[in-house]
Amino acid sequence: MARFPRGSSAPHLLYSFFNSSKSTRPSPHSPTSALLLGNFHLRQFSSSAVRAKDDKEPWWKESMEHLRNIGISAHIDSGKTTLTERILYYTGRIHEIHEVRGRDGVGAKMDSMDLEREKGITIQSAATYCTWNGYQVNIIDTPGHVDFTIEVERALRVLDGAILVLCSVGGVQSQSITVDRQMRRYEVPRVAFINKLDRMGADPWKVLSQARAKLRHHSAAVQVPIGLEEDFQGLIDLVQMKAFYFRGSSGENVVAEDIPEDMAAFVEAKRRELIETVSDVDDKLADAFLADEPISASDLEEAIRRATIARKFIPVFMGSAFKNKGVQPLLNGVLNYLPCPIEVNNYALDQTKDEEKVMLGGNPEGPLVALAFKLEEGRFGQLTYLRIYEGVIRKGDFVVNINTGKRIKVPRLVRMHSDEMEDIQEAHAGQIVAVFGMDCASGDTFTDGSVKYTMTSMNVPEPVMSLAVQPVSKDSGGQFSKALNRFQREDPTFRVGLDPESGQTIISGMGELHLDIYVERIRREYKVDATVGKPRVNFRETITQRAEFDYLHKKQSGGQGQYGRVTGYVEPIPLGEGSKFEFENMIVGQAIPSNFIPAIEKGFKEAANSGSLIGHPVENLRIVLTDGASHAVDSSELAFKLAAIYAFRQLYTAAKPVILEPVMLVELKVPSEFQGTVAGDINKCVRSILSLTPHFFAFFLLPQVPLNNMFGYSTSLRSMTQVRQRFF
Ligand SMILES: Nc1nc2c(ncn2[C@@H]2O[C@H](COP(=O)(O)OP(=O)(O)OP(=O)(O)O)[C@@H](O)[C@H]2O)c(=O)[nH]1
Repeated sequence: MARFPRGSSAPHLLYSFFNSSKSTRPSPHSPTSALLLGNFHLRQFSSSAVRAKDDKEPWWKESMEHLRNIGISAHIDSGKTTLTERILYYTGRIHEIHEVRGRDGVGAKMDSMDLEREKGITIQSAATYCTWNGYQVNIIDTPGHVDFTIEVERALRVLDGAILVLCSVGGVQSQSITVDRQMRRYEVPRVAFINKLDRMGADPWKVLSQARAKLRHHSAAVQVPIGLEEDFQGLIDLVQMKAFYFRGSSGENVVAEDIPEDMAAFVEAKRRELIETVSDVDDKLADAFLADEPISASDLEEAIRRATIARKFIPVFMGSAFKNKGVQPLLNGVLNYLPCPIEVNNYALDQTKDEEKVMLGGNPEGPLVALAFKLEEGRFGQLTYLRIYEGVIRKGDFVVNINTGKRIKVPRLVRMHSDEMEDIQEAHAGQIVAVFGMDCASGDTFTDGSVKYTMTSMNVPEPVMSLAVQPVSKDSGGQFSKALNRFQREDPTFRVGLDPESGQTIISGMGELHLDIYVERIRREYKVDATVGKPRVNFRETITQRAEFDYLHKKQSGGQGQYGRVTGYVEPIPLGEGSKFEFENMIVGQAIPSNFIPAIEKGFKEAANSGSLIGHPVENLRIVLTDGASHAVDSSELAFKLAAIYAFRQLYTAAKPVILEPVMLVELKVPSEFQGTVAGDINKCVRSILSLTPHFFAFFLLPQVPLNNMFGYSTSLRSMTQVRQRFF
């Protein structure tokens, strides 16, 4: 589910408050040899050829070129974990394939948490690494549910490339849109993988055109499937112009054959489409194409690589992870088309030079710069995931947390393989590793102390839902607080607060599932049974127009009086422009002594914590202080703070406040016979229906529904459809 704006509804406008260059260096590789794996010709790039090109290239460049940091992201149930399981199997990281919700009850490697295995969903992103064809590939498998979207955010923040998995039946689904938006936000080059070609109704060409239309992808297929659904047999590679079949009990023998004759014309047309699409964004290929020159496999491959890394093109792969078809070519695609760490421009902010942007070149001989992007409480203390952008980190080294100024020793350094870890002595730029026992917060930057750089942090969406939670037994209060503290540290979208009226603990998060999972984890991992209140939507308030204020707070009731006058205006910050509260002091001269200004800002901030419409926080506003007055004796911080609070109350109505509420993009798949009932019912509580697509004996409905109307909806939908609906 994604969030979209909600339209107006007098008297208060209601809309969503959730707004929530890379280099195009030509491929360093020139294909110089072919490696036979099974019967499958993989392109192998000779490193000696790379070296021969330029003797002055640094020693570490080659190992960087043989490194890929990728994420696998998609809509719920598209097959991310199943795909990762195959990748780990073919690369020799695991020796047996276990299915998500498989009959053997073992579960996939990357879903290591008990709850994940029971529910068959990914809750936490998991990191692993493998080696393919001489390249090290670090992989992060992310959850599909919007409730765990922070896991996608932090993974994409630190990855160099991504696989966007799409279901060949479901096509571009609600969460595919969200994930794709996240990939854009972090400027992550990507390849698409249309999975589940074995399923009834699989239509990769429809999915491709949906991706072009709905995701505005400039994309083309680099493969053509041989057969579909039950008859799905293999894939034709449009670059190599070969047919590949996946033989053996787990598809491990990839056999290359000639293209079936009856598919030759179709394949030619699709290759031409691929060349034309890449030529649109790659001048070198366009020149050859327009001159009608023959285009070799390596020319085309290099052009695809350039265009993909420049984020101008998305190559589309296909297959069926579950039926073990198409995974090895996708892995080759990752090596061939996604960037290595030094092909991605990463920047840090130099804190000694007013946050000047500094480009990090990925040099392991440079000063250490590493970003802590994820925390986890492990058996041995806090486990911190780090992406190293420059320099080397060694076990036993002292590093400095630039955000806190603390100098910390690195007691233990590990590489993660889902929930297993391997101790290592050192890791260099480009790598993703984890450290134990280093106290920090998510988003902190570590250096060796010689530079004061910080990396920009990730986008953290605001929680949309809250509920009261209380331990059943008073004795378990300690464990309960421990659990809440831990989860809050690990997950920036999980917040804990107190209801000022009832004194109850309120937990807030990204949805019902998110909060349910934490309540369940409190029960399982901390043995605390908790009673849970009714979920509440986190509404917000905002203003819609500029308003002036001029408030004098004056009190003379014996003793020292209070005197403070504040003058200025407030204006809305457009939704989606990042900042939620801004305060600017534009006073010229000393109308208000500068030591009182922070108190004024504090007063406005405090007042904005609770809008007068429904008492929810007021966001997206800029307060500008232009003038004021003070008294030599009676002015104080308190007087100015109170003046700001009263000024806010005075201006609020004039600024035409409105209420904001979270709106979800919901995806429903309902059997056709219930179309009328369900569409009629949902119309009552939605703002709009984005699409209604028939699909065999069912139809897909994509309505935008205020979150507040969603509580209990799955139950009512279930009864309307006699338990035959799908609801994410
Ligand atoms: N028919 C078919 N089923 C598949 C394929 N890939 C995955 N599945 C099934 O789809 C379901 C979801 O697969 P997962 O791998 O858990 O999907 P996911 O995207 O990781 O799921 P979340 O992380 O929970 O969003 C499982 O039952 C898989 O067995 C495929 O290629 N074909």
